[in-house]
Amino acid sequence: MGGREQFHGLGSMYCRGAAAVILTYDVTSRQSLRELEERFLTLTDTAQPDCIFAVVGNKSDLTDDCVGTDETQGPVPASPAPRASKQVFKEDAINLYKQLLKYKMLDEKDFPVAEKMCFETSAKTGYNVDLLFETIFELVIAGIVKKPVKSPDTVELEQSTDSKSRTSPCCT
Ligand SMILES: Nc1nc2c(ncn2[C@@H]2O[C@H](COP(=O)(O)OP(=O)(O)OP(=O)(O)O)[C@@H](O)[C@H]2O)c(=O)[nH]1
Repeated sequence: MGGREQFHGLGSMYCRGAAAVILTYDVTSRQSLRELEERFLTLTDTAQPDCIFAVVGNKSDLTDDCVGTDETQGPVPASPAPRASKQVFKEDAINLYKQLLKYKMLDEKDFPVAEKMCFETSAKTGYNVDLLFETIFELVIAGIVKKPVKSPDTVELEQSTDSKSRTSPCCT
């Protein structure tokens, strides 16, 4: 989700009808996580009710502990970029994810566990980027497969009764 000042007004548009939302902060900036909490939770109001959420800490290549293994890509080399201290930890992201589900009044047990949906990535080195998108795609596709297919010929009886009652005052 875009964090820049000039895009603030467009926030709810990003999420309208979304099947998945990726909330991104910068692991070297506590403020970036705070902004997600303060401004972005409400923007998810326009997403689909069964929307999948991921909380992503980007720029992990800038921190001292970024050298590790990527589940899909193997060892990740250290970046030559200057080191920065890590200001946001995985537990902070997990708390934000839980807070988001609470805000949306969603039951944690109907959604993937927070640990699965919080990632640390580097757009620069590609660290965990594939894993993030593969995880989201799998969950979104599984959700689509689970949804009952509605035939276009189906007439919803409840809906037609409702629309009849709505039109009746003009037919007296
Ligand atoms: N080292 C590093 N730099 C990154 C990474 N992702 C983005 N950047 C750099 O961060 C700056 C901002 O990136 P943008 O893509 O404009 O993202 P933004 O949402 O505007 O991010 P911020 O300005 O950091 O709030 C650019 O200079 C990018 O090159 C990353 O994973 N690692």
